[in-house]
Amino acid sequence: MAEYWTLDDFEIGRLLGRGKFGQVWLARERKSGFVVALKIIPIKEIQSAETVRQIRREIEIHSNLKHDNILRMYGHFYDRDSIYLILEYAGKGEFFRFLSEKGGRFSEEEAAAYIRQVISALVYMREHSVIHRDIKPENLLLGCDDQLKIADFGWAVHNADKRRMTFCGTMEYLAPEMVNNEMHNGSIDLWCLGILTYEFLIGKTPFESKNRNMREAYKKISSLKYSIPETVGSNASDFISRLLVLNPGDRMDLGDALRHPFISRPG
Ligand SMILES: CS(=O)(=O)NCc1cccc(-c2cn3c(Cl)cnc3c(Nc3ccc(N4CCOCC4)cc3)n2)c1
Repeated sequence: MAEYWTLDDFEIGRLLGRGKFGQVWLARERKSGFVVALKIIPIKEIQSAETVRQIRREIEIHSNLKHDNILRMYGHFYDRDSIYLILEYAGKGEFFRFLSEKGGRFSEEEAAAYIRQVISALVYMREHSVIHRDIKPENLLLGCDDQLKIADFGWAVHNADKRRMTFCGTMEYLAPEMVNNEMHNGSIDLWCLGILTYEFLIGKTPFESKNRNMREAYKKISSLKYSIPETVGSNASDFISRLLVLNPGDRMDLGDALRHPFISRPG
């Protein structure tokens, strides 16, 4: 591996898409022919020091994670115009597009298979004391062999101790401890796992609010006001209800989630 990469080391292909910062391009490393996704973040797009800190933290955390269900970050470099993140190319693109092509929800078998992959990634992240805090379909990609890949560690932090952070994550995925701006820890990803499972099975989030009204969403989350349709199997609804628990300490932990009948005996 070259010590320092430059843009000349890569042949740039088609635009894959644009993120909240910059664009993602298909690229090939010239010497090895290795295909990657190159996320190019123009420096001029980075206004605040907070954004710089967030990108620095994303690089520091994401570069050290090596797991099949976590999109690899092979390296990064920058020049006077942009920051470049050298990422694993996910052959089937954005997960939420795949979800919408399926009519917005999966069968219980399929949902369980994908949630099992998310749990496997979360177990690995917990072993590296990393919390993602923004697990949602928009931050998932799909590999060419249908492997789910958690991407976008822009909101990830080290679960050093209890954390108090400003608003982060996505409204419908916000955990109660975040809504009440309390301290939070790794259990926040358990809450998001519950929301994700609900969305995979039902095709919408449990605390959806009309016209994205924050106050309404906060009220629903804090009072745990949601319902699971009768059409959802008992194992699946039991799984969700053990994760969507107000008190972080009372949520089903990852070990129990892997052993839960919904995951271990899908359908
Ligand atoms: C927040 S964000 O930046 O992540 N969202 C913007 C966005 C929007 C769209 C794509 C992609 C994207 C990102 N990728 C990364 Cl990172 C690695 N591989 C891909 C990656 N791979 C990819 C693979 C295949 C396809 N095709 C498949 C054939 O049909 C057309 C789309 C698209 C993207 N795509 C990203």
